[in-house]
Amino acid sequence: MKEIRLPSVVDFYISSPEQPNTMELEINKLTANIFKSHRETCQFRVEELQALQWKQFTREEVMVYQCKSIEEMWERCACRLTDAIQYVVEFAKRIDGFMEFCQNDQIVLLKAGSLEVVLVRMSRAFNQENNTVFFEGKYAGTEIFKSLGCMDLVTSMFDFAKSLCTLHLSEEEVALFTALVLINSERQWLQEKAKVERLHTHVDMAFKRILLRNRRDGLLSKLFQKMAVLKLLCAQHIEKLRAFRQLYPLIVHSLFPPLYKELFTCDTDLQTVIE
Ligand SMILES: CC(C)CCC(=O)N[C@H](Cc1ccc(NC(=O)CCc2ccc(Cl)cc2)cc1)C(=O)N1CCC(C)CC1
Repeated sequence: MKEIRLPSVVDFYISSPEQPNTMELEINKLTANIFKSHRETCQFRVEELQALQWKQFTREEVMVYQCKSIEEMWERCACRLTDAIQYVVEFAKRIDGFMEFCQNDQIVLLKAGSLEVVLVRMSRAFNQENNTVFFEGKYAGTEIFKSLGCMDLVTSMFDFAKSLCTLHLSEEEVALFTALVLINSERQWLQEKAKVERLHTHVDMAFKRILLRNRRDGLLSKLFQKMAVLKLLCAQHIEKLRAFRQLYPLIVHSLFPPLYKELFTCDTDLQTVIE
């Protein structure tokens, strides 16, 4: 009686192109789906961002920004941040399997991961030659954000974007890495952890296969070292927003986009955004 051997993950890595097994086909499909979802929801193509990267704010424009009130700058940045998050929500919804998670888990994954994904994607809009980031149509240095009153956070965000730029991530690598960051089965309060874990494993296999193929092994460990900084930046965002809300409760209540309030404050739910 021939012993029946179930295809293991190892088989997946050693299977030859002639007879791809079902796991191989499933990973191929997921890889293509994640690339497509990223392309459709990345807000700006890299080519567009590169074409704009020498459009700098003039000294006068910088002065104008620096004279704006703290309330106005916060409101502008909150709008930009909500924009970026909305695209990340759309990215998640297009990943095969994400909409099959229960509502609670979709919200838990987005609350915990969407800002992390925004900060990874931000490196695509960062010009490491002169430390500027795309903001309201041109590239801005940290000095523009002075009136936010949180230059420590802004500086750490710029440093993080710069450190990601040195890895020269391709769009495919950004797509797979941000999918991996979002579909994280270690997030607290997940109800169907096993389901999230299964999709996470498949995205992990897809990413590892692409890295092997492009001889970029070693990148994943470098990226995971960056995860600690990512978590810190997100915690700082929540802490700065709370401090700002203490000072200007009406601004946050009236002017901040609803999505931002839902994602980073515990009082409302993300229900509206998923539908
Ligand atoms: C073009 C795309 C490919 C890239 C699109 C993109 O990443 N846009 C980001 C979104 C963004 C906006 C603001 C922040 N954080 C802060 O401003 C810190 C203080 C803070 C905290 C909380 C609230 Cl509510 C408000 C302000 C993070 C990210 C963007 O517009 N940026 C990058 C970061 C600088 C500081 C502002 C300009």
